[in-house]
Amino acid sequence: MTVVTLNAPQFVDTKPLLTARNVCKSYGDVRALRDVSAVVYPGEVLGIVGESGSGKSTFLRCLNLEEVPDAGSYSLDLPDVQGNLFDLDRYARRMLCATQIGIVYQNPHLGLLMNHSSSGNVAERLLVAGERSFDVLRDKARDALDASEFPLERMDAPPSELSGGMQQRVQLAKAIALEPALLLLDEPTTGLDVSVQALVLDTLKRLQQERQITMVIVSHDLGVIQTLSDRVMVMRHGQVVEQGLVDQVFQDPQHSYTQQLVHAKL
Ligand SMILES: Nc1ncnc2c1ncn2[C@@H]1O[C@H](COP(=O)(O)OP(=O)(O)OP(=O)(O)O)[C@@H](O)[C@H]1O
Repeated sequence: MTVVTLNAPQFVDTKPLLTARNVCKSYGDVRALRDVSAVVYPGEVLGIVGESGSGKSTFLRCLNLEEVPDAGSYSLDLPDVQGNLFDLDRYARRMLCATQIGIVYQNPHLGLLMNHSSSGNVAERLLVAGERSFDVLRDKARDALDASEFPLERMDAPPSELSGGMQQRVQLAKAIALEPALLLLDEPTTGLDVSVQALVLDTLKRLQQERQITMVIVSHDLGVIQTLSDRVMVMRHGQVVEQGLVDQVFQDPQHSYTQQLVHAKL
């Protein structure tokens, strides 16, 4: 199959932070990922779009080391991080995820303990990474919640008592608390009211610009991808069918499937 690649990445002078090669994953007869490859440069935002079932979330779960693929390699260009990350043992995966990879899920139940305080949810991430001082835990949790534009007067409330937008902000605070090298976002605004969605997107964009966080964002919403991403990868049936600079792909899609997606949105 021919993959349409419209443009070389903007960040060609730098080494990629993330390199994934030929990632394959099947669930029984379902081939969720077929030789999916991606590179993401430091400070870059890669968007992944595609219809339901195209493999977007499976790929993100592989990048978060919570899913073990059947084949493929994955590396992060970070000090003291070597080799194929898919080969790491459970402990090494857990430590790498705790310190270098943050994730925000569409479903807050996957990312949060819904009946623990919001600040406790953020602190838990810091605890896993070895922080033990209560004052430091609380201060860092507060800072991360503040950076995520969470209303601090609610920081002791459990996520179960918060709105959907606030829950996503708690997930975001937890994800960025340790200033990870890579932030993964799986449909972070899907299901929120349009006005709340816009506010959460504003926060993500501001954080990305201020901190130059390298991100991979999955969404079926082309508007979300266009707002946040530098480059986009279009997936269908577990394969990448087109990739390139986001404006170029959306303004001049080359693959018939991307054309359908773009025209469906217009
Ligand atoms: N744990 C699992 N067990 C069995 N099949 C799975 C599992 N996870 C994903 N799949 C299947 O793999 C394929 C890809 O699913 P995936 O969730 O990655 O797609 P997606 O593009 O993220 O879809 P959506 O936008 O609906 O979330 C689908 O056919 C799905 O049913």
